[in-house]
Amino acid sequence: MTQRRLALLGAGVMGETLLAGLLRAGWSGSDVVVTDRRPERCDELVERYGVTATGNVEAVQGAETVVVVVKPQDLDELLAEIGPELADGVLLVSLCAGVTTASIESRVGPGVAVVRVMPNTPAQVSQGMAAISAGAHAGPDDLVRVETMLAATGRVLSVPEKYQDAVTAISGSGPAYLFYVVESMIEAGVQLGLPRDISTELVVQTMLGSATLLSQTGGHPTELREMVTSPGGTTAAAVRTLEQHGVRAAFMAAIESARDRSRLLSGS
Ligand SMILES: NC(=O)C1=CN([C@@H]2O[C@H](COP(=O)(O)OP(=O)(O)OC[C@H]3O[C@@H](n4cnc5c(N)ncnc54)[C@H](OP(=O)(O)O)[C@@H]3O)[C@@H](O)[C@H]2O)C=CC1
Ligand SMILES: O=C(O)[C@@H]1CCC=N1
Repeated sequence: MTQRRLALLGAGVMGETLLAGLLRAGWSGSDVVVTDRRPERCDELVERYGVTATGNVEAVQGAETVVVVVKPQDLDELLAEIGPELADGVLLVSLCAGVTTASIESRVGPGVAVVRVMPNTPAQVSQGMAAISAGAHAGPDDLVRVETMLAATGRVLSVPEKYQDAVTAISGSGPAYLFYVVESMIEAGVQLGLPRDISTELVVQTMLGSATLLSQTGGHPTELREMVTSPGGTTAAAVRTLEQHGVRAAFMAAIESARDRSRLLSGS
């Protein structure tokens, strides 16, 4: 039996994101075995990253760490397949939204340490935000292992598991909200007569610059917004219109919906 450091089960968007991050951080392709339901997807990753691809059962045999990155709805079937094969001492890391460590622990042996992670897609450019929580049988060493692994993809924060549904709604889904804002602003620029490429460049750089300003100065967003808002000026007119359309309330309601959906996924 081959001794492998890491088995990555489910190589879609997040699976590939993690894989690429690990390789950027110096992991060797020979340390990772990947699986996916579609053989052509496996072939793609073998060619792109020089990893090995196998079936799920073969992948977990001898792995020190097993990472599951399938949709929450596919996790039951996957755990039924690999659960009996997981040896005591294995670290099982789940990136699945909404699925609690207790629910995973009920389907694997007590010697398996489970850590729950909520990553996000900016991990593709090493700017990810991942929150991690230990299950009942995972200790500080397990958290450190997961933290070290994920450091390849950006920032990592350890949080009590009770926060994970809110984390999922904020940073897990968050990139989609910000891309939605970007899309809306680009369309608005086009509506005002700007060529699409110019509108896109203006919006993307404004997003990047604003995020960098927030992060580098540590300034409060309200203070940074007030710096832009001249009395009687253009920004004040725009913000008043956003308030009139209930955009702040819409964000709160949207993020509550995401949190509620995350709670429901544990039972799906
Ligand atoms: N995308 C994101 O931004 C984020 C995703 N997540 C979580 O990551 C997980 C994966 O999401 P994402 O990467 O977007 O989803 P994808 O659908 O892109 O990837 C999941 C992959 O797993 C494969 N798969 C399904 N069942 C099995 C199985 N039994 N054995 C092996 N492979 C299997 C799927 O194959 P097939 O295509 O045939 O279904 C697919 O290629 C989810 O649980 C999600 O909640 C967390 C944070 C952010
Ligand atoms: O939409 C989802 O369910 C996943 C989890 C967080 C981001 N994408």
